[in-house]
Amino acid sequence: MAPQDTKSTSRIAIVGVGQVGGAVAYALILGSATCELLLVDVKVDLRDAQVRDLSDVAYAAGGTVRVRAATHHEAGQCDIVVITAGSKYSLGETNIQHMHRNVSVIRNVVKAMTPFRSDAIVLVVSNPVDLLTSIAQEVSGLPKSQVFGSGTFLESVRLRGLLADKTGVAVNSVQLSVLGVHGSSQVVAWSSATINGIPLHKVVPSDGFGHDQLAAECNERAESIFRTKGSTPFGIGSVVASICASISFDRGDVQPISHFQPEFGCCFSLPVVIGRRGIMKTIKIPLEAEENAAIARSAERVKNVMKLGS
Ligand SMILES: NC(=O)c1ccc[n+]([C@@H]2O[C@H](COP(=O)([O-])OP(=O)(O)OC[C@H]3O[C@@H](n4cnc5c(N)ncnc54)[C@H](O)[C@@H]3O)[C@@H](O)[C@H]2O)c1
Repeated sequence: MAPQDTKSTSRIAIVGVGQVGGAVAYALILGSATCELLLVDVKVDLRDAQVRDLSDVAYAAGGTVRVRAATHHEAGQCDIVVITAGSKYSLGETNIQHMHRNVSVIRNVVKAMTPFRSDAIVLVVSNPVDLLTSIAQEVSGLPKSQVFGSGTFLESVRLRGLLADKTGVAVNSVQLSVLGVHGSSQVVAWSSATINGIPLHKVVPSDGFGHDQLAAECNERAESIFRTKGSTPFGIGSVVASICASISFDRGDVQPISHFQPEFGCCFSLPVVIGRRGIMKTIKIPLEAEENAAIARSAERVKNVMKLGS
């Protein structure tokens, strides 16, 4: 599909300006992907401190981006709304308790922004990202193509980087995606991996490295960052800024993003074309039967959790 509009999007809101929201703002300012950046947080002192700190970034970058504090309602009137509001694990809290807390945060955040501008794009980053994206679609009342999640884009970028290092090629010559439900059940689409269009197994001898070993190394990287810093702000910040640029400049980039899958009734990541109107279309990539089955199993789990929560 040809890009519709090459005009830059002018207003982006970030809701939840903790570690991840702050890093998203930083990457957006340096990438000049917006003219005005609106910051929203229930912690007003934190929000205002982020406005001052990030305004300095904007001045240093040439002063083309204006950063200001805003309400949830104002955020809903922007071109793009990035949701990074959430809560970290509390000591002694179970996964289920933490998930319920974040489900309640996303419901409140999205409700407070309604009614949205009819062409607003909502990008969910908070975890569990696929479940929260499905809920944001429901609560926002916007078309499903305008509400999506960062999904497995960061994991795909990380794995492409590791593979590039192992094979000695540039990272942008590697085509490889992590698909399905973000987290422990995500699926690496090894069968469709290529180096500049040449199937991976033809470039790298099968005894070169193990797929499982590389995927495990990738997970361990993420966990070691999380163990030490409590978050992975720079990686996700860059990925979110890149999605915003794809939307703002109507680029038609193809990346694995969490979006609605009609066949399953919930959101998870498959490659899509991203443009000014959001998700333009899903790109069907040929996968092996076992890869498809693993994606279907993980989607079933998201659907069951959604049923419990409704
Ligand atoms: N999808 C990914 O790949 C990915 C990667 C990293 C982090 N994350 C997720 O991003 C989220 C944020 O992580 P963080 O490390 O920045 O946490 P953080 O605690 O540093 O920041 C979260 C912020 O959200 C704010 N907030 C809470 N409720 C709000 C509301 N109703 N309205 C506005 N703001 C609200 C909090 O006050 C806080 O400042 C988490 O859910 C985390 O799991 C996702």
